[in-house]
Amino acid sequence: MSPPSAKAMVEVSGVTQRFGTTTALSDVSLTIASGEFVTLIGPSGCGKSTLLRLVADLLTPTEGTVHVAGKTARAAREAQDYGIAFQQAGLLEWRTVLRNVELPLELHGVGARERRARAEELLEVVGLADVADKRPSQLSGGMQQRVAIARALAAKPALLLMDEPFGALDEMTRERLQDELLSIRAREGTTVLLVTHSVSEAAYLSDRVVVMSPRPGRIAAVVDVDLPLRATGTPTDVRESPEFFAATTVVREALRAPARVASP
Ligand SMILES: Nc1ncnc2c1ncn2[C@@H]1O[C@H](COP(=O)(O)OP(=O)(O)OP(=O)(O)O)[C@@H](O)[C@H]1O
Repeated sequence: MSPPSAKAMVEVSGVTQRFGTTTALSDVSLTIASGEFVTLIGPSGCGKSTLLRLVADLLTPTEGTVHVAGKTARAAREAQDYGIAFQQAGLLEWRTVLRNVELPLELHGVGARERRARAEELLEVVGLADVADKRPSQLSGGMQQRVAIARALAAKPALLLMDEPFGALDEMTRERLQDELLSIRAREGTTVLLVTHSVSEAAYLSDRVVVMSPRPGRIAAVVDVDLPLRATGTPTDVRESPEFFAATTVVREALRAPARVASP
C-alpha cells in the first residue's frame, strides 16, 4: 500500500463499503489536493453521503483506506482537522445558537472572549446575528442549517466536509452563502468536499465535479471546471458566463451517460 502523498488533503484508495448485503461503494479512489474544491453529485442512494462519512471517520471502510491531511481518518478526526456541516444540522438543543457555533473553538481550547467574537462574526456572515440567544428548535430548518455552516467554519478548518449544506435554503440565501463559502475558501485556502444534488451548484462552486453512478456507487466521471471570471468578475458575471453554462452541460451529460472523464 502506498503512503499518503504530502500535498493531498484527502486520499481515498480502493474503498468498498458494504452494509449487510448492500454494497454502497465499490472500489472508489479519489485524491483531493490541498485547497481544492470538489463536489460529489449523483442519483439518490449512489453513496455520496457514505463517501463523506468515510472521510469524516464516521464509518470505517469494509475495504480500502482513507487518509486526511496525511493521517489516517481516525487520527485526523481526533486532531479535529476538519469542520462538518451535514444535512441534519446536528445542533445541541441545550446550547444557544451562539454557544453551538462556539463549540469547535472550545474543543480547540480558544479563550472565551475570542470564541464569542468569532462566533458573533460568523453568525453575522450567515445572517443570524439576531437569533444568537435562541435555542436551535426555535429556528426554521434553513436557519438551523446556517448555524451548522457557521459552526463548521468557526475553527477555520483546513478541510470542510459538507453534505447538502444549502439544501433547505431559499434561492437567494443559497446563492449568498455559496458566495460566502467561496470567499472564505479564497481567504483561508480551505479544502472543500461537498455533496449536492444541484448541477448548477456543483458547476458554480467546484474545481472538480465527481459524478457517481448508482448501485454500487462508483466514480463514473470527473469533470474539471474552469471559470475564468471567478478571479475577476462578480458572482452574476460568473453565473451568466458561457463557461458556466458549458460546465453545467458537461456535468448534466455525465449524469445521464456516466462512463467517461470529461472536461468542458
Ligand atoms: N448505516 C447504513 N446502514 C445500511 N445501509 C446504509 C447505511 N448508510 C447508507 N446505506 C445505504 O447505502 C446506499 C448509499 O447511501 P448514501 O446515503 O450514501 O447515498 P446518497 O448518494 O448520499 O443518497 P441521497 O442523495 O439520497 O442522500 C443506500 O443504498 C443506503 O440505503
